[in-house]
Amino acid sequence: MAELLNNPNLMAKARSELGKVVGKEKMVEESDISKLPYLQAVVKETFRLHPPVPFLVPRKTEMKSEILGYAVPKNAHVLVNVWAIGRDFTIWSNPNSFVPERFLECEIDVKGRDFRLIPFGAGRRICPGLLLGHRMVHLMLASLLHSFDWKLEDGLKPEDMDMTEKFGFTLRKAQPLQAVPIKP
Ligand code: HEM
Repeated sequence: MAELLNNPNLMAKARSELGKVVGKEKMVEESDISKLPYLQAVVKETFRLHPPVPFLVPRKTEMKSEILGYAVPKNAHVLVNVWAIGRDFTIWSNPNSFVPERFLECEIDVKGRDFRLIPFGAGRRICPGLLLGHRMVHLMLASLLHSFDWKLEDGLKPEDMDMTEKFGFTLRKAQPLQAVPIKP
């Protein structure tokens, strides 16, 4: 929501897709999500720039090993910096900009198959709530966008928004978003 309020033209694109696919007569349903490629691209782009669990869950190695020439000792505490992977300029063009279009016509998904985008982790310890979380994020965002138009609190311009992040086990906005719904 913060990125869309920060980029009103992208908010308009996502709302226009919802208007065309779902229409005005009914609420968004789970079965609509597969028909909303732009909404899906917005969610992927959000997971890339703002992964909710930025270092995944800390792990400890059981044996010493070598990965890509780096020695990893036994009992090492391992963190995977997915936040940095999402902003790596050798992987992504214009990495610090919010551009959902990069995921249209693109095979990269978030299900642990492509290490460029692993907001739910990967492998044996991948998030067991992936399917539920993934579905709910789409459904919640789609419902908010479909039911209301949104604006910033009085007088605040998109370019003046504070988009700073606060790191912890989970990643949050340092300043909570204040968004005002407008009934269309
Ligand atoms: C957008 C929503 C969610 C995100 C981004 C997310 C992300 C993650 C990540 C990154 C991990 C660590 C994976 C790794 O280290 O490789 C994880 C683990 C886990 N998640 Fe989620 N999660 C989400 C929703 C959920 C939900 C809805 C549930 C439960 C209903 C859940 C339950 C768990 C559990 C139990 C683990 C620990 C798995 C283990 O260590 O074996 N998550 N999640």
